[in-house]
Amino acid sequence: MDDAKQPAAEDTRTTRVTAEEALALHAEGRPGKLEIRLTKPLITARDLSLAYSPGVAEPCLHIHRDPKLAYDYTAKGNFVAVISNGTAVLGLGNLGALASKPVMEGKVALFKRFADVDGIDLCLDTEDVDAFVNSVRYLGPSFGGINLEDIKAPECFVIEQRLRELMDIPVFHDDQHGTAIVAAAGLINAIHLTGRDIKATRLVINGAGAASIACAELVKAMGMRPENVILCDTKGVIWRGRTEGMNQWKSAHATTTSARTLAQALDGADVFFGLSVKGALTGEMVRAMAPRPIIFAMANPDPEITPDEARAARPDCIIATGRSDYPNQVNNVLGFPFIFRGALDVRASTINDAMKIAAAESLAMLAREDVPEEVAGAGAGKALRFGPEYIIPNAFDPRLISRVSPAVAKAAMDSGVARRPLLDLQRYARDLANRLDATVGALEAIAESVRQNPRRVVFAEGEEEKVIRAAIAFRNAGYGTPVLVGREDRIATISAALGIPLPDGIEIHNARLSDSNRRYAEFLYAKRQRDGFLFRDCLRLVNQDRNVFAACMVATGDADAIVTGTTRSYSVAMEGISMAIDPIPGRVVFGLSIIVSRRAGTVLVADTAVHERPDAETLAGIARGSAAAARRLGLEPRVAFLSFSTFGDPRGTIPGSIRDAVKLLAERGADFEFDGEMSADVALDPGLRASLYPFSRLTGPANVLIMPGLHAAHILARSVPRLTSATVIGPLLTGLAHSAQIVPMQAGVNQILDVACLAAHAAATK
Ligand SMILES: NC(=O)C1=CN([C@@H]2O[C@H](COP(=O)(O)OP(=O)(O)OC[C@H]3O[C@@H](n4cnc5c(N)ncnc54)[C@H](OP(=O)(O)O)[C@@H]3O)[C@@H](O)[C@H]2O)C=CC1
Ligand SMILES: CC(=O)C(=O)O
Ligand SMILES: [Mg+2]
Repeated sequence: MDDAKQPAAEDTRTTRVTAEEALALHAEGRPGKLEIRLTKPLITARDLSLAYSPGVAEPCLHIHRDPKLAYDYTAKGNFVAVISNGTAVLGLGNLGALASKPVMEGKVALFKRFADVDGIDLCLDTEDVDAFVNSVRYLGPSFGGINLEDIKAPECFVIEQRLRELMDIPVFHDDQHGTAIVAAAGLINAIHLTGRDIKATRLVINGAGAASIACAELVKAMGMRPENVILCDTKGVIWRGRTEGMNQWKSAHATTTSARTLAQALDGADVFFGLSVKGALTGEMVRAMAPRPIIFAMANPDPEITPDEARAARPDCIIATGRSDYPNQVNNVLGFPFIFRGALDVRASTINDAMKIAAAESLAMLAREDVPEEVAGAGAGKALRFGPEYIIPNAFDPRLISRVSPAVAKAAMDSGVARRPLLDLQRYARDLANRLDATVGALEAIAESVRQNPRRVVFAEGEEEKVIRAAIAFRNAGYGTPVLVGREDRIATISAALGIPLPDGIEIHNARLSDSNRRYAEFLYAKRQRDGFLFRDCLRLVNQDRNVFAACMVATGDADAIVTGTTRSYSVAMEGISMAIDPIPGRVVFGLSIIVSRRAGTVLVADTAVHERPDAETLAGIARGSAAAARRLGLEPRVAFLSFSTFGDPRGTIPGSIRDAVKLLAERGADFEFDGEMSADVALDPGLRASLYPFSRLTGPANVLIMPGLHAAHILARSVPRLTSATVIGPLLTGLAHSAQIVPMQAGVNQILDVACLAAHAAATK
């Protein structure tokens, strides 16, 4: 948060929030951050009879006979309790149970947002260990796991240990193990980057509470020598023989050293872990550390030292904090959601060391991979690439769930604590990715069919950074051979600057120097000689216009599909493609957008690209093409012709052509459901249709929406992703004799990749 006392010196935070904004967010609308949603309908008396009495008796009796069935008939298997007594709320100290509730609601929100784990916060108003343990130990039947949070040391150690012994579900103190796992992941990478050997690395940890003791234990388990790890607390260094302010957990990590203060301990140290309070580390202390010092200032909400202060003292340092507004966020949010996801999915009886180490290693390795663009965006304009400013994945990295949770699940299976082992971990990883993003689910089946039937796809704008990245991703995803149109040296320079070498299996074609140019020009001349084009015009077009060159490749069978659009306007790209690729005879060429939402599933919208005011014939053609596309995507089409009016009310001129289109289809016959004209709510809500228009021919919610004109279609497709959480893919060009796609100029790497995959799929299913 902005703080009036912050130094006026350079401030490199990537985002800023004020105290007022934070309070307003929490107070806005329904206060707090959580609500409970139903997963079953409770609308009719029948619903009530099924979900409640008498129906509910059945699962009760079944569970009574076989307790395992609780996982099948209740929310237990995906439900975690976040429990605190508020004795160590972040680094704010003992604020009590009630004041800890915003943090606990926050942890529940993170569970849901990042790993689709449902949870509830339980804030226990007691500091008594026995009372706490007794309050929690009987809650097992309701939950798949217990996440303890912000309970101060040393009580937290006793509470966790006793609950682990008493309960048969995972009990995990996040501040201990979540923090240690994430810090260990960051440390693995920082040690790697600074060329250190963990066995010779000297670590000083400020704080000797929940988080610190767990970090000390984990780094020692990973190979750090006990004599090289010094802990400090409010009384200074925890040295062997000290008696003041000690407990058995601190004693276990006491070292033989002459250092008595944090400053003395840090003299020549390689690594600092701060798990104490704001401002505990000074620039002077940092200056005394070894070359290329590693500083993890993890106190929340304010770190032991800010990155700006640390860098001012030691420009060669690697600095991380617990906050999201600086690079390198070492925070347990990267751990607990994914660790519980993996543990719940194999019904682990506990979360053991093997699972923790697997989580730390998978986090560390993920940071070394190329960063997806939506995550790079979270870097606020800074390129995220493995290095001192990026040692740990970003919390918004969508790959976390499909990397960390399977690693944890596997470790649980290998170490014998999984009560329901998973047979196919790769499939599990794919399912997890779907779980967070409905688009992934909709595209996965298509992607799999492309992997089975790979294609050659030409990326016409092969010198563009995002196109190169998409082409590499295309290749790595196993979709086939990407063909980049561009100059080899230029593409090599760009990929080197990106730090991602071009893998084998990517082809580059320079349109100016290609051996095929004459053949393409002859093809084009044969096609266009009666449209005013001389041979030399065709040769020049092939040489100079990458879209024409790429389209000729596809039209002559040298490639299967073309993807373009990032450097030229839609109409210019379309013009280039149309030089070489014709519509399928008798078919309408139009743009199809795919809306993917969790709530409504997949809905196709057309025409979002070509016809400004389609007449009845064109609308009928668009409907036919869209229905065919829906089937290729695995949907049984229910086509609605949309308008502002429904079945003649109110009347107007536009509904006339729509009604005519419906009539044309009815007269000529169609092998799919269609109806209209109707308004969007009537199309998407079968209940509304049943009550007001029982004669309608659609048997379910419409999944293909034929728009009355380009203006309405365009507005819908552009506003949906900005107003809702749904994703819009496309517009995809439909109706051409060869697969060709134009992405919007602002398309990112993932969008280009998705469209390339769809283009390959269209080529394979033509
Ligand atoms: N980034 C992350 O993911 C996480 C960060 N944290 C942060 O770590 C900190 C500690 O949390 P946690 O371990 O749960 O709390 P605990 O209450 O269990 O431990 C706090 C420890 O900090 C020590 N301490 C307090 N002030 C100082 C000081 N000025 N100098 C040295 N040591 C000091 C205390 O010393 P003594 O024993 O003498 O009282 C105690 O050992 C908090 O700031 C918290 O936000 C915690 C979990 C996760
Ligand atoms: C992040 C966290 O759990 C803490 O600071 O306590
Ligand atoms: Mg905490």
